[in-house]
Amino acid sequence: MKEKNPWHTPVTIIITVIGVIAIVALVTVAVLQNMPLLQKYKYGIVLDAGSSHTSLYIYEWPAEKDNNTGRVEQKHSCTVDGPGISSYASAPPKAGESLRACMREAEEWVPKKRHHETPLYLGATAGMRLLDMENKVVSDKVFEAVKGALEKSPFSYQGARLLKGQEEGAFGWVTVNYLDDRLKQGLETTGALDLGGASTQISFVSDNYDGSESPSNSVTFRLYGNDYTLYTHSFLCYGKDQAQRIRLAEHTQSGPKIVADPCSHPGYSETKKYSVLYDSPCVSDRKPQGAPETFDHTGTGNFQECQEVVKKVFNFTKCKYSQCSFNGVFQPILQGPFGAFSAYYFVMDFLNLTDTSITLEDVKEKLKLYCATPWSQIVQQHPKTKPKYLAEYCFSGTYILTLLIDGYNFTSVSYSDIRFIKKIKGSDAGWTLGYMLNLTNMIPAEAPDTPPLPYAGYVSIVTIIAVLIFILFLVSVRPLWPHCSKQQQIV
Ligand SMILES: Nc1ccn([C@@H]2O[C@H](COP(=O)(O)OP(=O)(O)OP(=O)(O)O)[C@@H](O)[C@H]2O)c(=O)n1
Ligand SMILES: [Ca+2]
Repeated sequence: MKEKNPWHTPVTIIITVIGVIAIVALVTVAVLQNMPLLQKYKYGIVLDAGSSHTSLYIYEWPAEKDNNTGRVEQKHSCTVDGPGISSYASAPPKAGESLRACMREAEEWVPKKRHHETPLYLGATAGMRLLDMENKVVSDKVFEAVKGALEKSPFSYQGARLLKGQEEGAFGWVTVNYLDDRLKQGLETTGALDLGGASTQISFVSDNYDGSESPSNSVTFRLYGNDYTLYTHSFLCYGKDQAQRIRLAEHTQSGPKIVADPCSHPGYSETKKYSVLYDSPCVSDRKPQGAPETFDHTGTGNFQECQEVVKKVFNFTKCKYSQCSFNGVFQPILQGPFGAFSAYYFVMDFLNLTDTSITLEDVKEKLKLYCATPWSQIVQQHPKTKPKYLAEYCFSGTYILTLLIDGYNFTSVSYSDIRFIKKIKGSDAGWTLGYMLNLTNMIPAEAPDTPPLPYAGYVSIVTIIAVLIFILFLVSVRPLWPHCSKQQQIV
């Protein structure tokens, strides 16, 4: 007679079915209870009102991971048409109107149901700092105009304000190190070099700097359980547009009709107004008396001579500290690596010089050839580049090298510690992300408690334990199985 399979008895089948249902229920409850709500995102918007232009950045992060590093990402950016808000001094309402198109774009990029809870910030930098120095009443009017425009948006408007140079430098450093995941892991940090149109910032941590010498240059942070003493300085008027003005002011002290400029290409010639050149607090006190209305700005394209005139923009004579960069400003010993962004990147990228493994000698040689190239050839080779930018890359490249080497004391060796960067993991390098992380308290002072197990490990362990419990249960009820009781009867 065929022996009946002991597993096919009603009792074992019922026990097995209940056991399997119990395991599935247990694992499902455990998984669902702990599953991250992956689909939900939060958003934040920051407007960078720079001296030359305004950009809007939209950031996105998973809703339940506010405190985790490396999770906030740039979702979209929008460049505002027209100049920076400080250029609307004569018509402040237009500064507000200029933001409208990018604000509309933001409304489309951020899901509608998140609009009201999305914080919106505007930070203005050196252009507004200069306007504020020049005419506080007008700069207040420009701020009122942009505030009016932002308050009308559906987002949660959190204010429009002038950033201090220190904040601009420090938040740029936070951005770079957050995106590189260096803060949470407590790794050696990267210094930040930011070159704008009206100011330039240098920020880095140096083992030799404890903040006691020149305290106004130090910013302290406690991030993810690590203490940082950051050195930072912002040089107002040393952004590349204002530095260009200072340099041309040197050339035009006698009020000449023709300026032969070694930093412009041979064959370049443009008529410029004295009143426009001197319309900035960086140079206004030097305006030559009795100068004609205009001058002809012509080029000679001589890199060595350009270097000499650019050097005159910096003052290296006085230093009351143990060491200085320039203009009597304290700077500790450089400690790399460094990320150089904004105009550092635009210019070096245009000149094909972002590779810092090229020796400084070769960089200078390439720049020498570039500056000597006739203007007509430059225009022909770059039909799509704005002539205003194009006319200045010889000066800008020379200025960048002089600022780094003579200004900040980079050497032919430490030059290779610099990386010219635009984006890190898809997010633009700049102060805006660090500013938002700070204002939304997204970087905790102490390291967040991390679960002892990764999520996949947790699920596996719950499943294995549930299966083991079930097997133990089956073994413990074995005497009740029909074939077992039969065997006992036979014996
Ligand atoms: N493709 C580009 C884009 C910009 N620029 C130059 O880069 C500078 C602007 O740099 P940016 O970092 O955008 O300056 P802002 O933020 O506007 O100025 P600041 O930070 O000083 O307020 C300007 O001189 C502009 O002419 C350039 O040479 N090439
Ligand atoms: Ca800037």
